Amino acid sequence: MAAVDLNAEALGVPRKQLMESSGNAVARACRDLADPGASVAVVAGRGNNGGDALVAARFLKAYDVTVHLLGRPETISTDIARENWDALVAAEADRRTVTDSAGFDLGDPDLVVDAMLGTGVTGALREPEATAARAINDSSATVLAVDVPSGVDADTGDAAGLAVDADRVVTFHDDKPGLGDLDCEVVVSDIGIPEAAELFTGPGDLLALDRDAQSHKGDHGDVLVVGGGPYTGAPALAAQSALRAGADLARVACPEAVAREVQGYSENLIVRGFSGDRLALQHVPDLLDFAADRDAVVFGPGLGDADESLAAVREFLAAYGGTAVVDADALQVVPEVDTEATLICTPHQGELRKMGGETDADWETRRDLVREFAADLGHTLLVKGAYDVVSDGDAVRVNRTGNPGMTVGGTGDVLAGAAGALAAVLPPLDAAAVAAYGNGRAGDLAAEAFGGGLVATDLLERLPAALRGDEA
Ligand SMILES: NC(=O)C1=CN([C@@H]2O[C@H](COP(=O)(O)OP(=O)(O)OC[C@H]3O[C@@H](n4cnc5c(N)ncnc54)[C@H](O)[C@@H]3O)[C@@H](O)[C@H]2O)[C@@H](O)CC1
Ligand SMILES: [K+]
Repeated sequence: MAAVDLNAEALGVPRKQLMESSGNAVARACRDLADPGASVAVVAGRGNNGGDALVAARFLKAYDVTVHLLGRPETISTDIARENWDALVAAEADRRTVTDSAGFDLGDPDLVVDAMLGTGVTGALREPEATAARAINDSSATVLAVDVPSGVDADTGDAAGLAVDADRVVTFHDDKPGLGDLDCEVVVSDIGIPEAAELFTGPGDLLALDRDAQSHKGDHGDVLVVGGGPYTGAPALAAQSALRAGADLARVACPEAVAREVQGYSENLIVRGFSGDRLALQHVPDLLDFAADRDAVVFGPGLGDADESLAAVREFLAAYGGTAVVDADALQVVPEVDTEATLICTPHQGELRKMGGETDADWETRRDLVREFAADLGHTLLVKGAYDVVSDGDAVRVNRTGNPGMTVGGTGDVLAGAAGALAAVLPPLDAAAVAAYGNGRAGDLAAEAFGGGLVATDLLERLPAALRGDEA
């Protein structure tokens, strides 16, 4: 929900506007449950759950409303909730602030709006929320809970002890998994979050990358790039991109004939050569051994399309059970391989057709075609284009970052490497979506500096800022 929220904000629908819609929906539910003139006690906590109800109070002119704020106004935890409290103060609305549990008096209302805690609840109810919850449960009033009954975990439906016993819940945007098992009526209200906030990648998707402060070396991915032969820059770009996208270690397995050259691109890479000047069947057993200890493998950059190299990719994938990003010439073997591996395939439209997939000039048609083809393949697809389409055969995401300057060579290798790093820490669909978003943003940042003259290494430098969400 936080991710969708940020994406909505980036689409021009800020959180405060959503709160106004939530409050409006709460007021509608109140009108449904009580006749005009009825007494309504709005019990508001200090977070946005409370904020929703503070808005609702403004919409309930025909009722006798008393607002109980649990805590001092200075402790309201968000600006938008505080602004809505200030609006009630300015309007001289009937209100009380409850600074300790002894000061809480619910009175004898016809309807209670429980807006103490929503999705922000952690642990058992503290004071004065616990006292207020007991008073609400003891009263004979009808109880309307905002988003989720206070004390209940919206994801699991469980409560760590005491929780409000609601008659009805008005929740927002989408059903919450934990509400299904509750013994009360649940109404889902649309609050105007654009569908695009879930379809298009946006800054909210970057929240998935937040790191645990306690993390150790290796927690963020040990990535192996298998490629090189006819080209040496491609595997080096992909591996460096994996590091820039947050991987802890990036290794390259490439033919001995080009290993020195690949190492020469960066001292940050761990390069291992195999005999000869291109990948072949004889290398597969060693590669499988080496790959087994890695979190993700990126297959393809600079590999070329020699028959023996493609045969090796086929044999590798047939025996491999881990996570792999498949790019460039290696893509063509995917449809014919029976593998246990989790694959993220990153074709451009031409490579997609070569794999047997269909494409279309209209992105909405393309979205549906990509979803169907991903379902057929049983793998995640990231089909590159002005609008990148990502699907695991079920969900679909579309990425709109990037610019025409990125048609330069090497940007695909950067994307594949980033996808490899992200696949080490995120589910495949999210990894592909965030990689596409970050790569495109890095390209947009590079275009600011270099326009149509940008090159792939410019993206490498800007990938960390892009994945941090820095403004272009
Ligand atoms: N897209 C969204 O996510 C939207 C969310 N909205 C509302 O925002 C709510 C989430 O808001 P917040 O994230 O501010 O969180 P909440 O308002 O649910 O709770 C946060 C507050 O509760 C306190 N708290 C946490 N656990 C407690 C406990 N056990 N005992 C006592 N106090 C406790 C925290 O210190 C904090 O002040 C949703 O439930 C919903 O009602 C709406 O405004 C509309 C849009
Ligand atoms: K609530």
